[in-house]
Amino acid sequence: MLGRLNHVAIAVPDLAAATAIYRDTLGAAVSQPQALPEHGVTVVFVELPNAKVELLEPLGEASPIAAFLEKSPSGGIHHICYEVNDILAARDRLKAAGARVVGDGEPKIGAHGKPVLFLHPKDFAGTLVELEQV
Ligand SMILES: CC[C@H](C(=O)O)C(=O)SCCNC(=O)CCNC(=O)[C@H](O)C(C)(C)COP(=O)(O)OP(=O)(O)OC[C@H]1O[C@@H](n2cnc3c(N)ncnc32)[C@H](O)[C@@H]1OP(=O)(O)O
Ligand SMILES: [Co+2]
Repeated sequence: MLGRLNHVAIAVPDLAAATAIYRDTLGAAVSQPQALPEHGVTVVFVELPNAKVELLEPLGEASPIAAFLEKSPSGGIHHICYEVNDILAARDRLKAAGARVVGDGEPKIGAHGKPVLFLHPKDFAGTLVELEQV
């Protein structure tokens, strides 16, 4: 069911500062910030040869990463995103196995313009998992 690793996401309190670390200290190629109000985050992608790092800063009053940053104020790894070919088939298979799909269970359009779903961290070894259809 799982395809390639698409991205590892890091929640940060200061997106500009985190972007500077990846761009200036680590010498990586970084995208422009992209505000995603429907997801409650602003994102910057760090481009690596084999995958991406997604830097996430809270956006708006009800950001889904706000509670995470309250517990880890200096930031930390927030989720991991795997590619799938058929997100509805993956969702139905996982739900049948007892896994919890976050929200209403319907895919949303993610930062790459493709359907995404999130799986509850308590069902995946303590790690929030994002699936992206490619
Ligand atoms: C889609 C755009 C973009 C893209 O890639 O295209 C993105 O990636 S947007 C990313 C931001 N969006 C989301 O994260 C949406 C999905 N997440 C959620 O809906 C919530 O964060 C959820 C349901 C995972 C947790 O929300 P909840 O309100 O239940 O949080 P609690 O603080 O009550 O936590 C409950 C329990 O889970 C643990 N937890 C929470 N978040 C994480 C995490 N990221 N990794 C590991 N564990 C996590 C938390 O510590 C609590 O555990 P407990 O033992 O009870 O203390
Ligand atoms: Co993501």
